[in-house]
Amino acid sequence: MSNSLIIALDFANKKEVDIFLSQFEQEQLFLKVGMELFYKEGPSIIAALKEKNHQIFLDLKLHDIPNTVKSAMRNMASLGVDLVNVHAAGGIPMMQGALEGLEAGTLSGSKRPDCIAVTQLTSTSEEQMQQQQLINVPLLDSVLHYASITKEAGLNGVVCSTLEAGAIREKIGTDFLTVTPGIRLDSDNVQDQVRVATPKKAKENGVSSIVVGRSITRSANPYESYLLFKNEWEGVTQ
Ligand SMILES: O=C(O)c1cc(=O)[nH]c(=O)n1[C@@H]1O[C@H](COP(=O)(O)O)[C@@H](O)[C@H]1O
Repeated sequence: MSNSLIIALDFANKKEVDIFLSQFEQEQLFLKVGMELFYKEGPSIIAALKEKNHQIFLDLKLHDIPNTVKSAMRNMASLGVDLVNVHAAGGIPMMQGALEGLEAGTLSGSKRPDCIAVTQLTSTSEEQMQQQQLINVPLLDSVLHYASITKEAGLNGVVCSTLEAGAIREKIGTDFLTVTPGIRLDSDNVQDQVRVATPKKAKENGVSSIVVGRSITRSANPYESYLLFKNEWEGVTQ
């Protein structure tokens, strides 16, 4: 799942998703379904998107005891999604439980969904991390540490910001996924994100895939905005 531009479908319901996707015609997309949409529509939204041959990142950021995460992941794998995630702060046994659940739930003949772990949310600043999580090291060290335990647990990669992706590739290796939200064009409003970067910067830093939400979904012309991001990510100048 490298080199993808993943669109975050942070919409209230399926009706809004249908209106949004109607602008994309036949294009096959990599779509992220997060808590807002999944908690409203449930598994049927996944089935509807899969029917249109889109790839799906089911972003529920699990963080619970190992047994609960394992059982939840078994059910998530049975939906046939391509990518899921957990919080690395849940620890190695929890992440191993996630993988066991995914393996148990993957339909025969299908590929197990890739599993990645959130290191530090892209809305977190170094100051906030130190004061509110009492992690008294630079933010990069915390992200690198979470990436190391994620690798040790056997997961496919991490969610981080573009700013840490290069250091992760250097430390963990190039076959370890770095998926980066907090992507904005220079002219965009950063909103609640803190560690942001452009698609061009993400490409330069060796990011595997970028996640873009509101800059596309809330744009006056979503398809045009999608092309702007896609072209910058793919290195095409207009
Ligand atoms: O796991 C995620 O997808 C995620 C992790 C993270 O650290 N930061 C982050 O923004 N996200 C998600 O990425 C998307 C970013 O959306 P925008 O800020 O609108 O581009 C949202 O759906 C977030 O839930």
